[in-house]
Amino acid sequence: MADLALVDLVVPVKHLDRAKSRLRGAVPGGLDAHRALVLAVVSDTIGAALAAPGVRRVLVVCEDSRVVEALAGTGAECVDERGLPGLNAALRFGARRLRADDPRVAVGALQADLPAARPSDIDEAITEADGRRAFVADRPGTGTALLIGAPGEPLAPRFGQGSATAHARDAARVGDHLPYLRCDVDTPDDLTLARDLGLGPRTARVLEATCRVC
Ligand SMILES: Nc1nc2c(ncn2[C@@H]2O[C@H](COP(=O)(O)OP(=O)(O)OP(=O)(O)O)[C@@H](O)[C@H]2O)c(=O)[nH]1
Ligand SMILES: C=C(OP(=O)(O)O)C(=O)O
Repeated sequence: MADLALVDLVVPVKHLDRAKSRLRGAVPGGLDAHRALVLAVVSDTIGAALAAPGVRRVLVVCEDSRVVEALAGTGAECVDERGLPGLNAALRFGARRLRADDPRVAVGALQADLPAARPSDIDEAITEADGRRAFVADRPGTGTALLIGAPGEPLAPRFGQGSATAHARDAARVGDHLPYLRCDVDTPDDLTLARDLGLGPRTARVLEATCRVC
């Protein structure tokens, strides 16, 4: 029997030179400062996932060695996406790896841009899913912060514009009451909202150091 309270998560992270382009300018200092911000957001998101008792493994799919270096020793595993075409292909690749190790596992996908996410929110979403295929919508309700597959089933990710509607076709919507988990940061305004909720420590440090949105 699969443990309904345990999920292995895939976390996709784009190459830092291209990631979060809509967030550019949120901190002053050009591309170096932008990369530092994105890396902090990624690290806080993954830190929350690693600290959630309901998360057994965190597999990061990423082609950027700076991300791999930053996560060394945290407990997150990293795998190169090997030029796969886009987000859903990277997620399917990671999910297949996890299911190859344990075919009965529930595999989930957590976006890497959730710097206010808390371990307890991730656990609450897993508990509410209760072994069903389920998703947590992002703050606007159009995108997806977290997708959880049913135990033993393929992840079947449909991330991209309007992914909440796409996931709602065959997954239960859970976690509407979890604002920290739902707070993805696509734009500088999103980052201000996340800061008002309470950021993870690395993102908070980057903002304190630059203070553009303080
Ligand atoms: N590994 C991998 N991750 C991706 C890819 N595209 C997006 N992601 C990640 O998927 C998550 C959600 O993507 P978006 O919110 O659209 O982020 P983004 O593409 O970096 O942002 P924009 O450039 O502003 O569109 C983020 O964690 C991204 O890093 C991809 O091709 N490969
Ligand atoms: C890819 C997604 O993220 P965003 O909408 O933040 O680009 C998504 O929510 O499916």
